[in-house]
Amino acid sequence: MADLIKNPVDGIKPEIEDRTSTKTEERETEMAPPAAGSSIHRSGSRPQLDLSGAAIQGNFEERDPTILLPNQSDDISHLALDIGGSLIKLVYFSRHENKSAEDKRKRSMKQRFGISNGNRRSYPILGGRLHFVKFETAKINECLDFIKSKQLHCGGMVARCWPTDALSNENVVVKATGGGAYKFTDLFKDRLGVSLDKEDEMDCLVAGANFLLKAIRHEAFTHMEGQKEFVQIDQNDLFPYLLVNIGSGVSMIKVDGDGKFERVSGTNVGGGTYWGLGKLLTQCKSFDELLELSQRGDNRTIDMLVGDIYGGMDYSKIGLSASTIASSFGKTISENKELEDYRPEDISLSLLRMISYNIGQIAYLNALRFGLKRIFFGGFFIRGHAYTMDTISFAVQFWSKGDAKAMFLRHEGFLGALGAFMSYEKHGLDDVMVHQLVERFPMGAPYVGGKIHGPPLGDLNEKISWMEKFVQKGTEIIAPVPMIPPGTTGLGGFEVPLSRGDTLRSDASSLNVGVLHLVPTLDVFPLLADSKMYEPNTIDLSDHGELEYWLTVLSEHLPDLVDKAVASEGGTDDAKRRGDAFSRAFSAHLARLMEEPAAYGKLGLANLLELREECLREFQFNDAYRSIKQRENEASLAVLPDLLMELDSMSEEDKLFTLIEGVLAANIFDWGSRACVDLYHKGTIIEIYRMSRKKMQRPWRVDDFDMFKERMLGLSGKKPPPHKRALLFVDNSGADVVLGMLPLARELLRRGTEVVLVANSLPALNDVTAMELPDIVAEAAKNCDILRRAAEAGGLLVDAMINVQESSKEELPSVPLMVVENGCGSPCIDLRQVSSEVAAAAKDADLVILEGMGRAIHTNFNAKFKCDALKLAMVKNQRLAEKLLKGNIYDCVCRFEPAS
Ligand SMILES: Nc1ncnc2c1ncn2[C@@H]1O[C@H](COP(=O)(O)OP(=O)(O)O)[C@@H](O)[C@H]1O
Ligand SMILES: CC(C)(COP(=O)(O)O)[C@@H](O)C(=O)NCCC(=O)O
Ligand SMILES: [Mn+2]
Repeated sequence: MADLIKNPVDGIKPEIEDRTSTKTEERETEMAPPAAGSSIHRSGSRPQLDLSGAAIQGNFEERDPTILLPNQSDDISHLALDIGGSLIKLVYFSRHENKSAEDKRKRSMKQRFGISNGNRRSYPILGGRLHFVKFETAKINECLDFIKSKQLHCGGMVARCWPTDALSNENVVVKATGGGAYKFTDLFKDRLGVSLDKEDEMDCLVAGANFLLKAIRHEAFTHMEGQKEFVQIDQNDLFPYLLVNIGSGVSMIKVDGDGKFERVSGTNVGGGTYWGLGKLLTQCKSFDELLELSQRGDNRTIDMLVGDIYGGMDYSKIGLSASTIASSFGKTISENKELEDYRPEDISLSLLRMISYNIGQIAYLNALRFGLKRIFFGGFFIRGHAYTMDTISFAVQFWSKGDAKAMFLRHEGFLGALGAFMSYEKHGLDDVMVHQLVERFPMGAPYVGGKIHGPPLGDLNEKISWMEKFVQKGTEIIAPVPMIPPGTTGLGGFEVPLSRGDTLRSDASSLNVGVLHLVPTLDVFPLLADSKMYEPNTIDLSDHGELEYWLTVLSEHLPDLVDKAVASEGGTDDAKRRGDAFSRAFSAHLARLMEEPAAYGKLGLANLLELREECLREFQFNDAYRSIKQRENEASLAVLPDLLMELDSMSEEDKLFTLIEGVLAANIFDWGSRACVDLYHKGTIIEIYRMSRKKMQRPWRVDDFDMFKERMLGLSGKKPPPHKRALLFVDNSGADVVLGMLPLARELLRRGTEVVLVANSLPALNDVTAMELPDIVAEAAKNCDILRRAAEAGGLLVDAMINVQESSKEELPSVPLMVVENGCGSPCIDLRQVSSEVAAAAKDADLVILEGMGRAIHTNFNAKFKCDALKLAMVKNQRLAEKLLKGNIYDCVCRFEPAS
């Protein structure tokens, strides 16, 4: 017998869209709402979709198969507009690619746990996204062309099913708000044949703002002295607030609830004023050009300061410093100068400051009128511009003496358009929950924010050349304007922006919005002790040192990852090109974050690691570690029977200890850790596994084993009842799952505990996926009755999967072993967004085991559960070991926390 735990054996050697501005620009971000469904009835304004008899045409495995809707007779409109004085905002729907094929495992789990598609709804969800695009109102023809080219006026879904020319738009009604909905009614009818159904602008602004503030985590943020801080709004404590929408003009709305509001004030000095006056005074050709000028400006040459009046002195009696602006543009009256004698840069800054400050001040006065403490600012005047936000915040802070707070919205300018979209009777967004939205930052994010548009980047080739082109452009992009620490602001003064950064970031990328995918099947993990207080990330990346360290780790890991990714696709020239483009794209993300840490909103390490996986998928590297995983699985499965035999010869106590030690030791197989990857060159899988076991020494860095043992085996012979059901969040393929977690699962099963193996929905590094696990279990079950019977009971072994000798008919029924997917494709897990399968399986669970550094340390190290929880991981990073545990690399964590 090969003694795995103590003696070496040879194994297998491991091998290691904005369409505004002068050029046609398009800013597009996406948010995914559920599609309409079969039981939807016609609403007055919008034709509905009849899904009865819907069938996929052609191949089910195709990436974006055409759906035939035989009973659908009406055109559907998935488009809403907000046509303002300056800009047209457009929100439209597109169907999600349905990537996850339903396999046998999934169907059996759904049946077992009684999960239906889109658990909260009575109609099926096709999935989709909301796209956000804007155009200059003056260039409305471009907007009409865009709508036409995308067939948005006929309904995206229908356009895929019938030839375009067979469509008639006569009955199509599109929701529209803003003055242009009235002004351009005829134009839309003439050019597109659609009728605009007008919705009230204020209704729409409020509906959009309420939706964003309730449904999107970290939608709002403060911006003070160059520092951005995301604010978590408590959904139950949102109202009342003041909404200030700064478009061409400004509206101030007191919002008391959904649909409950009053427009309490406004000002005609708004975005149109800045742009209009600025254009006249500086000859600028675009809004961005004007804003860019301001970044190099010095308003002291234009504005009359207190010091100018008081001979350089403060007017301290009323709290004004010498640098306080006494009168915007006031200096120009006393000088014998013409417009040409002033720098356009200075004029732009002075104007921007004047208008922003004024709006901030009026907003505060209105907040004061109604006793409101929170003011949310939206509208495209803000344009994610640091100086604008700082000035508004300063005014609110200064005049309220810190009592009121100015907050900004990441989707600032789309409130109205989103509200118009929501005015369709069945828009599908009404009961969207925070946990169903997943924000992703695609490859275009470092340069243009959301999804890239312009010419459609349908195929990968175009993506790659886009990447090549923009890497060059990306190097020209500079940081947002940092502020000089304001020494005099306490007295009402305001400094000029530091003259760094002459170029504005592209409109979209400065707005910090990614692509919002709606995944209706996501749920909050029900066993979290307090989901509101739960924070998945252990390390705080708002600490700049931490962010820099982890960005560097990811950057250094990149060449090796690209090698593996390219190899996983056969090392062809095409794979190399994709690998190169992936590397550029991911490096661009890292550079962007290094330069502006809050660029993508509030990010934790888990998000960074997921970003990497998503970026790989964008370049069609669907499983970079595929062959490594396969090889390690095979090597480990070959020695599993020996390990099980060894374990079975032990006493209960020794066995439990050996099992836990085995999980920790086998967690060394982590292709995401630099140190570990270096190790793999030094021996075979089994040699490394053995070496890892041999080095294990108790006490582990965190060592609650005795407590766990007591719960499992009891004290002084009194045997406690077994857990009813255990959820085992598994980590890596190969030894980790085969020699670590499976034997532990087997022991739990043997003791009468149902076991649910929870694995990734999509590949991430060498993590095992839920699709792969049933085959691994089947293979392991060939030599193990306990596993086989449990897997059979759990519906895991389906016909062809297993080929065992006929077993005896009088076997006792077994508790089931099941596999569910966790709903994510990352090495970490955010337990606020797990699959409905795990959420359903958790209902009867009284033990949660989280395994691996990603799931038990980077995330969830501090998570508290309603049931018993065991966190098992080896720390494979020196700095993390030192900082978090005051220990060393390869130290282990065995944390047991009884139900709280
Ligand atoms: N690319 C742009 N072109 C024109 N104005 C812009 C642009 N980006 C930002 N703005 C600013 O945004 C304002 C319009 O904001 P928006 O919220 O769209 O209001 P409206 O509905 O009145 O058009 C403009 O007056 C201008 O100050
Ligand atoms: C990505 C990982 C969390 C995966 O670890 P696992 O969950 O597989 O134990 C880990 O490999 C990691 O943190 N890597 C980066 C650190 C480093 O290379 O040192
Ligand atoms: Mn892993």
